[in-house]
Amino acid sequence: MEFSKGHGTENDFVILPDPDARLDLDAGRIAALCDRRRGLGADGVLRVARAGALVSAGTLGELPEGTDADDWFMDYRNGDGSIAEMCGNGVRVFAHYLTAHGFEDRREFVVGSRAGGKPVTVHETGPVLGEVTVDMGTVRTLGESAATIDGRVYPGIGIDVGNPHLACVDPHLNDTSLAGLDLTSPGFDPGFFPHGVNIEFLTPIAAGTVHMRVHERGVGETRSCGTGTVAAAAAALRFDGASDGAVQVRIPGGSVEVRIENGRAWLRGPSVLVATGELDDTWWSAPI
Ligand SMILES: N[C@@H](CCC[C@H](N)C(=O)O)C(=O)O
Repeated sequence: MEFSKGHGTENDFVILPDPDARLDLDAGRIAALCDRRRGLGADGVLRVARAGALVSAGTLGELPEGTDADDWFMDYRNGDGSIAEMCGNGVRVFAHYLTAHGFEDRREFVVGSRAGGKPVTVHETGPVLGEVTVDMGTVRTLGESAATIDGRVYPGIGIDVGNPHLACVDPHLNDTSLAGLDLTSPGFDPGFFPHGVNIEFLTPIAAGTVHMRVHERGVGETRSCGTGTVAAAAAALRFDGASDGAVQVRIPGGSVEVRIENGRAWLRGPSVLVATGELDDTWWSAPI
């Protein structure tokens, strides 16, 4: 069974080409595959399937808004095996993979996700390096909430980018003090976020740039989160009393550009394809 491995600003994924949606992606198998000791190791899995095939297989109840049956669908799974609606770094890596591996000839097309169809523009697509812009769609503010670390409260804004985020802008943080935070298990209000939440901690905007770290639902701390960078940019603009603008978001794994206009966001950044190989069928049928 073929796999590829790639990352977007070091948010890493195992990519499983499965156009006809034949694979059984149960949570235990995904968790084993993403385990950095038992399996290949990754923050998540991107299954490459036609949207229509996923509906026929019963994985999707219906085609999400803005997605046609023939569109390629990013069937995203978190490293713990849970399903998430959207993955911004994942869409960039997915679009790069499609064009670099001959699944897609066009440079502008729609990638299906559970949060709807996401139009992409592939600026560069080499065997290793890619550069992709994703139209992330609507950024919805959910209201004020807070995260806690070691009893300290970080006020933040709930933001829906297809998946849920709590973006905490702290004027006392700089890139050095941010690096010192313990993001092993930040607290949040489960009443506000009943399905869990991705939590971003960030500096205010200075010279058009914010520094951010993230704890992802279903994964733990990652070196980048694309939807999280969009939530962070929206929260940082709001902190400055603005709603539109372009923000460079620096994360431990690199840097991406987020543009927000009239409540809609675009995410531009790199993708790296690292390897292609074969998974052992015996291991995949019963991971040990
Ligand atoms: N890393 C992703 C987000 C993946 C999903 C997230 N962990 C969730 O459960 O919502 C990104 O780049 O956006």
